Amino acid sequence: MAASASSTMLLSSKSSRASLSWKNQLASTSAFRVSGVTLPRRSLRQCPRFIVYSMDAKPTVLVAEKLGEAGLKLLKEFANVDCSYNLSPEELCTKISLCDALVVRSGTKVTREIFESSGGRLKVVGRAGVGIDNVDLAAATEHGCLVVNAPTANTVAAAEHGIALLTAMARNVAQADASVKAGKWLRNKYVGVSLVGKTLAVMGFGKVGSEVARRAKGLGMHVIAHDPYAPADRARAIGVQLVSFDEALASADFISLHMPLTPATKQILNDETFAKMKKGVRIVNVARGGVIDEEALVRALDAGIVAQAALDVFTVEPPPKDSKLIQHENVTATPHLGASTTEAQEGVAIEVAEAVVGALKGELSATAVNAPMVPAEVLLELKPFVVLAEKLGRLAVQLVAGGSGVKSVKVTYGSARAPDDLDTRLLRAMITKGMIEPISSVFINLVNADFTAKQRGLQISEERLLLDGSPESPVEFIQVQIANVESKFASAISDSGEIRVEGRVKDGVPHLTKVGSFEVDVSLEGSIILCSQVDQPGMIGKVGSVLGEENVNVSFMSVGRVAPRKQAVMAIGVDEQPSKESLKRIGEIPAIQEFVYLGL
Ligand SMILES: NC(=O)c1ccc[n+]([C@@H]2O[C@H](COP(=O)([O-])OP(=O)(O)OC[C@H]3O[C@@H](n4cnc5c(N)ncnc54)[C@H](O)[C@@H]3O)[C@@H](O)[C@H]2O)c1
Ligand SMILES: O=C(O)[C@H](O)COP(=O)(O)O
Repeated sequence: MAASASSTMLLSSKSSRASLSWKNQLASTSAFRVSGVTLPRRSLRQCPRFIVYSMDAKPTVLVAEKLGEAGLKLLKEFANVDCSYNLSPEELCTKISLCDALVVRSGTKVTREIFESSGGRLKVVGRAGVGIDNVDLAAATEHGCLVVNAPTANTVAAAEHGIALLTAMARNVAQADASVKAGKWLRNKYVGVSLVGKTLAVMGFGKVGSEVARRAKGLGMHVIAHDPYAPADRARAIGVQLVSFDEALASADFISLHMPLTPATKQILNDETFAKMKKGVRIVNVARGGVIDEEALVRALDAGIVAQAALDVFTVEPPPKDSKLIQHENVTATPHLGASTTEAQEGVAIEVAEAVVGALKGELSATAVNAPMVPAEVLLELKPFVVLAEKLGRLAVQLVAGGSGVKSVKVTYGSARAPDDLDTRLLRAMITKGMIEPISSVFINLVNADFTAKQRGLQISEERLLLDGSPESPVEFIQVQIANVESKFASAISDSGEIRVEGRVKDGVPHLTKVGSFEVDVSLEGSIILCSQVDQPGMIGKVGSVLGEENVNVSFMSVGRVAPRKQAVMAIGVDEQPSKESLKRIGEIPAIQEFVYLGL
């Protein structure tokens, strides 16, 4: 089994890469990079089909918004980088079919049309920042495209900007500055309010929210927070009390917004919720414009419910020039500058570039937004089982008689590991891949496996069988059962009526160890012929000689039987695909009751 020292897989090589087919690379190159590790050519046939770039053919990354130099440098070391800013949606759709990755900030809408236009080539979208509300995540997932972001590098910058807006608003800095520049000297007009002793409600106690809270405490404010998902002890640790949404609204002198824009937070500040606030409340928003109903905010400002607002983000960016909100004298506005410090932009660029390059190499990203993260060490251990899982899925689906739709699949993992010590998402994804890819044109990876299964009405249930013994190996066996279908090989139907195949990893190599109720043992390499017959002498020789006549190499043979001279299943591993004529001749051997040829 080809092993990688780093985390891996994710990207299927079945995608069409306009300039580079992975099979062509195989033919013309002697070494490859898979998951960041250089492998000799022969290793590849043992690798699951992940994205593979030959070392002399680079992927292409489109950088659609300005990115820090350090990030660009990292990208250029691995890929051809096309920096094209201010593309229209149409231009972006045209370019994207030639790109393996796209890097954006918040100014580019990565829509469903973009994924559709990519023709399957786009494998990674890198968001150089936190908010991914400008990326159609559902469409990305459906197209098997990984989305990664840079969730940490601009946290401090955003928090500092929040504090800058808070203090500037309280002391009318922006308005006073404009009036001085207009030749006025209005000392009485711009009397501010003090922060010390005032209550600040931080809405969204995540990375930015908690940094804002920490800084506001330093300014002598009483800080409370509302976040349905934040652990109370994290808040307590910095002296912040978590409260309900209504309590936060009712008791705050200042409200600072730090939640993501989601269907649940969209316009969470609206006429109804403004009415619950203290009269004269002041609001800061460095999160997303869409969390405020901006027309309702204008009404609340006019009514004096909200005394002032300081806004870095808007529902539409840039907002219309004649926006009543922007023009309001009690509003301070900045053009989405939260992340815009030199330091944050360099950090974000490096963070996203590393994630994009890692993803292009086939590594799982720690900042994946739409895929589970599998730690490198877990992945290394699971690798042979990943191959086994895909092959069992592939075998099981080929045993289904044409016309019987596969709907219900049960996977059983026999393991001596404690139940919470085995992450099966990767294995499930590979079984799905094995089952769906042979019968469709869809390519499956960890990003879209569950989605695709659901879309096709395929229900995959999983069961853990806790085995005695040493938990050295993560999995002892994997069993795949397909219920409520006919089989083209009746002996593959188990006593309980499902198609059943079971396999194990032996010396790093996946083996088929059970078909229906018959124990067999055949290495899952090349292809397999299954025959059923009444156990009798000479059967192996008869089938072997038909194959031998055609120079088809037999790699393994194994017979599983109920009892000597009773019903048996013979599993034959072959390196080459036998001709139809040979298969017909095998079927005509008098003792053979049924047989099936299964490609792997
Ligand atoms: N203005 C800027 O330039 C700028 C810069 C960085 C981040 N941001 C934005 O700030 C926001 C926060 O970023 P972050 O890095 O702190 O993200 P984060 O994921 O670390 O924190 C968000 C928090 O919001 C909480 N949350 C979710 N739904 C909520 C709800 N209904 N009510 C209250 N809390 C809820 C989450 O539990 C989480 O703790 C995001 O919208 C991000 O896009 C803006
Ligand atoms: O979500 C974020 O990271 C911020 O809003 C920053 O967005 P930007 O990258 O467009 O500045």
